[in-house]
Amino acid sequence: MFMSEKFPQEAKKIMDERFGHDTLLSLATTDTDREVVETFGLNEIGMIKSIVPENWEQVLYDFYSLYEKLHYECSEPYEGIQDLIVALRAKGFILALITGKGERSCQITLNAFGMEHNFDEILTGSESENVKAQSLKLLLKKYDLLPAQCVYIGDAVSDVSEAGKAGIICLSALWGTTAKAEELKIINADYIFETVGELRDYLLSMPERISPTLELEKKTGLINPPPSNNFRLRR
Ligand SMILES: O=C(O)COP(=O)(O)O
Repeated sequence: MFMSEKFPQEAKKIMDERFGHDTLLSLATTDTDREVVETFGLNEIGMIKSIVPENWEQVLYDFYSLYEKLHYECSEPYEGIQDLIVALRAKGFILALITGKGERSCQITLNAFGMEHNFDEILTGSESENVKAQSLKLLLKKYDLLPAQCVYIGDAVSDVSEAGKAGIICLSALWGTTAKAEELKIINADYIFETVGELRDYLLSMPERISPTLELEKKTGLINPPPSNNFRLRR
């Protein structure tokens, strides 16, 4: 939702040099956008295991090194996202990053953009299944919140169903390069956002009742949310 990603051509070249013809052939038969998208929801360990089952440890090792090295050419935050995060924090929202990414790739990306301190919570993905609904439920419990006090923002069709399992509204971001806009417009018609600006207007005009920190303050008299370091949940 918050960054664009392209598979870097340079990475393909390095994989070829590193693995030789056989591995490249196996990648060539599976490395399509469709197949990669079908593995979304799993972290990079699960994705790589499903695409290159026989050689996944080596591929994972190289993936991390390439991901870090070539990060500058494959991702950047969408325009307006970092400003929006600052504005939401200023308004007192608790911000949680719930991603299908694994802990390590998530950290590489956040560090690359200087965003490692932007979130109160960071919950990463599992290699075997989509655990976003479980992550949302954990947060509801931890912060003693009702689903109606939260929103989830995602660009995938599965984000709508995962948020739904936790009883939480999913705001669908259509600007992502992999967003299936037509499908999202059908299954989540009331919560479609074509641009970061539209999402910003919606979030910043949300009534107080859906602003979790303000609710917490009212209930408990807390001025600040609980310190994030003690609460960081990781799988
Ligand atoms: O971009 C990814 O690698 C994972 O996508 P997500 O953060 O929406 O789960």
